[in-house]
Amino acid sequence: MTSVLQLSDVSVVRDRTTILDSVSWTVDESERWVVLGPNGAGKTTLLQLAAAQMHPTSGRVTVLDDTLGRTDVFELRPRIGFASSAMARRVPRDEQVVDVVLTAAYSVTGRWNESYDDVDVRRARRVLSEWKLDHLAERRFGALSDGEQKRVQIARAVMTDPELLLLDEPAASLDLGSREELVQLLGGFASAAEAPAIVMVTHHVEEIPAGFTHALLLSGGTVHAAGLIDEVITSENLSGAFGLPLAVTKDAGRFTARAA
Ligand SMILES: Nc1ncnc2c1ncn2[C@@H]1O[C@H](COP(=O)(O)OP(=O)(O)OP(=O)(O)O)[C@@H](O)[C@H]1O
Repeated sequence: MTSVLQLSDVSVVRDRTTILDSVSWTVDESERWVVLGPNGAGKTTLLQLAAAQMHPTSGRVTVLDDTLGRTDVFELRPRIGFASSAMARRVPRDEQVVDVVLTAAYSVTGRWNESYDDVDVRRARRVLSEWKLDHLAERRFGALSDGEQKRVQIARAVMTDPELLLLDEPAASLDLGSREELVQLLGGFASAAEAPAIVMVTHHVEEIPAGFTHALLLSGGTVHAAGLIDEVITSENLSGAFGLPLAVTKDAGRFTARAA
């Protein structure tokens, strides 16, 4: 198996605060990981390292065989798909949906060139269709519902056929119907043999799509548990990480959790 992401004894310190503390973690190309943990556990910071958007204070981060600090991140970043609300905030509100996705191929937000390659336009339309957005292709991004905008963010992230896909809370703020629609689409995408390695940060076990294989539980900047999803997402581990008694159940490939 080939690893796409490797953290060795990684710490991140900002303003004398230790955000990640001696984290070691490996993601292989066939794996789909969910990262869970309480507010402030360091999940977003971890994803920023994986996205080559940040360097560690100490330790080694290797992304797609390139070690941060010894590689040109501007060459590395196009190989990584990253969907986050921070990214979505950079998209102009009046941008057409098809252009939000298309411009990923040119590593920009906001359409700037009137003559894009036909092959890119065709791919953008195909990706929109895969994420059930084809009927919205000509709409303005800012006029979409939260659920539609989240799907556009993911479509943009997969437009470049990345080798590593990073999703920061893709289902946050969605209503039940939109969440279930997104979780189903993500589950289908993650189950395809040709899908890239995926790392998804979420706050809720209910948002983990069926087909995800591994879980990393962070707490206070350290790894509380990591490994196969059924061995990590347990009542005991979640209770320990979140600091209160929790009961976890699994049904038809999906998890639920509640106070015990
Ligand atoms: N530049 C910084 N200086 C000091 N502390 C920081 C800085 N950036 C982040 N932090 C702190 O680091 C901790 C981890 O932040 P991070 O956003 O990675 O956590 P998270 O697990 O994603 O949290 P949440 O679930 O609330 O989104 C938080 O307590 C945050 O306040």
